Amino acid sequence: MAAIEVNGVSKRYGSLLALDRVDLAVEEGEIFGFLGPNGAGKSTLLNILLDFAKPTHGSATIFGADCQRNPVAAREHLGVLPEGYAVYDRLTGREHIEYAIRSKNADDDPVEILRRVGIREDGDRKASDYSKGMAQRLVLGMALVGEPDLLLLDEPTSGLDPNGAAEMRRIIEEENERGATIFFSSHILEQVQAVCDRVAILQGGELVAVDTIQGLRDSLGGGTKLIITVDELSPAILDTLRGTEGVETARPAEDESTVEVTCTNDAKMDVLVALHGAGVDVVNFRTEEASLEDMFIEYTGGSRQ
Ligand SMILES: Nc1ncnc2c1ncn2[C@@H]1O[C@H](COP(=O)(O)OP(=O)(O)OP(=O)(O)O)[C@@H](O)[C@H]1O
Repeated sequence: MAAIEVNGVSKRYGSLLALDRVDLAVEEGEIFGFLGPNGAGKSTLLNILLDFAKPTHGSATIFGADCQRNPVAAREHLGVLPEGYAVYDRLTGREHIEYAIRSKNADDDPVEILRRVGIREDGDRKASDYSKGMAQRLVLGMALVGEPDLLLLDEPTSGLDPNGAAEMRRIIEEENERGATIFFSSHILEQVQAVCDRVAILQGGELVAVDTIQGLRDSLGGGTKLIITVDELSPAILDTLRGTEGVETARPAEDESTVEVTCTNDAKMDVLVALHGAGVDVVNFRTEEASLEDMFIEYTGGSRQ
């Protein structure tokens, strides 16, 4: 049975179509990344799965339970780190975890959960005194209680320091190893690339890609990235590159005279020939596999994350 099944879901807010006939199946045991530029509709879909919002058309299920008609059954499978989480000012971190254990009828050890999310030493402090990252770790700890079948995480690393982000990745992998399915939205594409089995890219409410990272690369004709340093980079050279067959994107790197070109595997030589034809001296060049970030830019037409 699919962990998440979304069937023809549209969501309209007045004249704005936030989701447009989205179909998506996340299989049990997957680590699935849900990506898209700001305003693409990611939180809207997560809110529908949590029954915080109703679809205008279509339906969604979690392990077969309809998210709108049977939200209690759908929620039984879930651990959630929502976007706008809040902590109770008067409770300590430990009391939050104990509350989650009671309400899920679970038997976890609260200290062990606090340890896993890296706030064991702060467990007896009031959550109102926590930093943003500590509060986020606490809410993640509450999501882990009761070994949920599916973790829904909205931007799980957004408030975390680099150590916290690495710990988050470890927790996602540990949870997946014990059998949990993980569905998370993120703008930190390096982490998504490192941990996800498959990703979906949403843009303007429509799904534009659903695949493994290698599958995305293959659909882009091999997805190669050329990093080329020239004697002098100008807008005209970028235009020449963008007009070369097989080139998908050409954008200046941080260093002023370097350009990063994503293209199909067999267009590499054509790129160098086009530069030569335009009278450009190539000082240096190397190739890399296109990263998820490169492909994201390509699929979303250069939209900001
Ligand atoms: N309650 C609402 N009422 C009206 N419009 C809304 C509401 N919630 C979301 N929207 C609109 O729906 C669109 C999708 O928003 P959503 O929050 O789902 O995007 P997102 O992909 O999660 O973006 P981000 O990456 O910035 O968090 C946006 O245009 C947003 O303004």
